[in-house]
Amino acid sequence: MIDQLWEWIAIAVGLLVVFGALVVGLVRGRGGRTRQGPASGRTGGTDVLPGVGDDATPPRDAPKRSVEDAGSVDTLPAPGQPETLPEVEPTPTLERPASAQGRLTRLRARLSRSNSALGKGLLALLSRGRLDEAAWEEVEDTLIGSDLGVEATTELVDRLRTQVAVEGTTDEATVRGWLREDLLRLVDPTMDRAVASSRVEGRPAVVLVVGVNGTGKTTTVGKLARVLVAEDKDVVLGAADTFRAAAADQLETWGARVGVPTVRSDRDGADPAAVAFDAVKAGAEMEADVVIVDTAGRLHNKVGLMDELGKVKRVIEKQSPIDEVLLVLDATTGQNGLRQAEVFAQVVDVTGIVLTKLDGTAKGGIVVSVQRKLGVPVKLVGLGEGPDDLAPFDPEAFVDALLD
Ligand SMILES: Nc1nc2c(ncn2[C@@H]2O[C@H](COP(=O)(O)OP(=O)(O)OP(=O)(O)O)[C@@H](O)[C@H]2O)c(=O)[nH]1
Repeated sequence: MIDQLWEWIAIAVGLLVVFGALVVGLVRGRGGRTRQGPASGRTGGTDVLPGVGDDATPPRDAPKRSVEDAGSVDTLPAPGQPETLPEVEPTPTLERPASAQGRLTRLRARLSRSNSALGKGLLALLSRGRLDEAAWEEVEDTLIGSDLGVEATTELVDRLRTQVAVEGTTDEATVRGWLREDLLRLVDPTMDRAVASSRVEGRPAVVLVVGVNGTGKTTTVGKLARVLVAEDKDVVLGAADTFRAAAADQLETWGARVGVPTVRSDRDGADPAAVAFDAVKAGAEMEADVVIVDTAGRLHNKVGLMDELGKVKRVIEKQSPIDEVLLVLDATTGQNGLRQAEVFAQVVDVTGIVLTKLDGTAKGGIVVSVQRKLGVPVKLVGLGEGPDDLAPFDPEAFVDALLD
């Protein structure tokens, strides 16, 4: 009898051990290929969206697995690699980003500090009294020096010459008024500068951010997330810059500060198109307002990298239309920046320009030349390295800053 009891106890213990092992196995098996960064209380987190990327169907034209693909997001961990991913500590307190409203006005001093040479120089020249040929040439040189471009400069100077001749005055206030009006016409206040950030037909808006290395793409994506969080949008970030080792960490940190989740791969050199695909998929599942996808910097004259960008675009489009392609340009690069813009526009349909580092250059005229070259508006401007130093572009505040 006692023997039988012991037998039953042994069987019960055995069953418990087997059951326990099964449960542990199941939990471990949930480790995703693409991992989602710290989630916000706003958009819900991994609890709301368990195992983002687990069941992500790889895009149909995703590369077949090969040795080169060993780091791609749809590849299982190599033997010896930990299956589970390190836990990311949730950020205890979320930052409250500064309101996007009127940011350019608030940051105006930064813009005018570096660009005052343009406004002040022009006003000094035009109010000088007798305006001879040499004076007009100086006006032209000042404008061209600000990267306004020859065509826009000629237009502006022709108008001003006519106004001065007709009115016969060089009174400073009058001349300032003309200059303001003419510059504003060139900047074109009628262009639609809204960034796609609201759900479209029951899905999140998708924003792709592109540009050459070091222009400020990752920083811009982080700052843009803050602008949108300040507007109460639910944002998801996609770290498809898998080329630069620290880029995904950098982006995840930006997002975590304001409670925005980041979809990323843990392996450098993973397939950026697959990460972008997973990010858009996660955004849809989380019912986010907008998914912003950061991409690796690429030289515009490197054909292979530009092809890769075309692939990122095509793979995203298998899942969702892309509503916005923001091209990030460094305002200090002048004509070279314009050449980059042209090449990018051939590969992806650029819908808006972000001009960064306008705080460090007297070349504010680039706003006009890049808009003319591409026929798309400058939508955002970077005016410093601080987290809230990205402003929606406001033509009036911009021109006023130039003439400060
Ligand atoms: N002064 C100033 N610096 C900026 C601005 N925007 C970005 N930066 C700085 O530019 C540098 C490059 O920024 P990143 O965001 O890393 O550039 P990236 O384009 O993502 O770089 P890659 O990933 O290498 O292509 C950083 O030091 C930023 O702080 C701006 O508006 N003003």
